[in-house]
Amino acid sequence: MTRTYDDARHAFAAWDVDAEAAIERLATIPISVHCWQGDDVVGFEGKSGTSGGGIQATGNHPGRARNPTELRADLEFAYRNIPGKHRLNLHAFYMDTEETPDRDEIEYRHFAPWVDWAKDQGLGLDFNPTFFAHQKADDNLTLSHPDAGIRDFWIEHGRRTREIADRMGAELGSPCINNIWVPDGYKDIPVDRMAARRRLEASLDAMLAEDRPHMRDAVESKLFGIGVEACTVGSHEFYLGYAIRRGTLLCLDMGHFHPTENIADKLSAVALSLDEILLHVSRPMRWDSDHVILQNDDILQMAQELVFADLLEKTHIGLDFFDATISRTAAWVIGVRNMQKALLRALLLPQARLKEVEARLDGTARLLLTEEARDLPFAAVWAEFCERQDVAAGQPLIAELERYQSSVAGRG
Ligand SMILES: C[C@H](O)[C@H](O)[C@@H](O)C(=O)CO
Ligand SMILES: [Mn+2]
Repeated sequence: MTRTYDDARHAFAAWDVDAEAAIERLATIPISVHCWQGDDVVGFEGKSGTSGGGIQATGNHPGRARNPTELRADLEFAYRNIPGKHRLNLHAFYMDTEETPDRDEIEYRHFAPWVDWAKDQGLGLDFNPTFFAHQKADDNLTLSHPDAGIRDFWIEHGRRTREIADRMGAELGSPCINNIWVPDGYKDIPVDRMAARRRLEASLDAMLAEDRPHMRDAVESKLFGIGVEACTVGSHEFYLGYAIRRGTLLCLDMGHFHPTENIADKLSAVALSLDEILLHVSRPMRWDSDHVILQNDDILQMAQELVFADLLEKTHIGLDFFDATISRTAAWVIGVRNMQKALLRALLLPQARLKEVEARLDGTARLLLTEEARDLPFAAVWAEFCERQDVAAGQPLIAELERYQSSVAGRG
């Protein structure tokens, strides 16, 4: 224990905050790291339709991972620089195989190398069906498509991802979250929203029919996307209702709401009706731009809600951003560490005192405590956490990130 940390520990203790307990708790919180930051959401199928589902990575920074081997090397580097034990969130179009199965033909064996690697690295795995970048998604309609043949194709894809996710969960001894996001929507104002939503509901029901004990289903809503400005079939209200009716997780992506909505505020509201929640922590700038997350107010408030509302046990924290204008490995490391820093800041707040003054409606004390607590020596506690987890911080971290980026910059 360094002298600086010891001083910090005492400074927090004077506020009735146990810095040791905060460090210990943080070490138990896994973050699901999204594979798609590593290759700009391109995937490894070697074929695709024109549809990006309205999601787009912009930029051409050198070093994009072009195959599973490069992506795993980049991830290993990133995990070495992120304190704690975490998870990998894999999309179905990141298969690792010489075969070329279509989306409705994928099987566990096409992903087995990822599971072997995850075992080796001590990581949990999460999974996602991929309902975009395919010619059968070029109408921006998949599970709600009016053509039953196209719906059946995507139902089969989703059904197979659940089977694969279940096997992943069983192999790794940790339930695999299989998150469903479909791009379905309309560019201009539709006249039969109800029919589209009924089709989406029926397709989801068909897809989720089998009992899969080692995985959990999550459904992710969205306000709008590029190309589907007028109506998104899987809106927030649609999926909130669906998740409650069918007992799935609800995925809240911070980029999928109106920019003035406070996503942190939604957590306690939906938690009253749901057993579990999935978060896609992101940073929308004017739209769902998926910038790398900062320690900004949105993220700090989200972390504070998770801690203060006692939601950490029922919330799975996943990240969802992709920036192709900067080092992709640095993006992962910075983003995950910022999520962890936000959680640590929340764990280091004088929670009991804050709740007590709010209960007696003392807004002045609440503001005063909140603002004064910002000046407590957080950095020393974070540095101690990194030291105990044997990962670099500060200047050595910056040097490591730069060194690795230089080593991958020559990729074609
Ligand atoms: C690649 C992801 O599945 C995707 O980002 C989805 O989660 C989303 O947020 C789409 O806007
Ligand atoms: Mn998302």
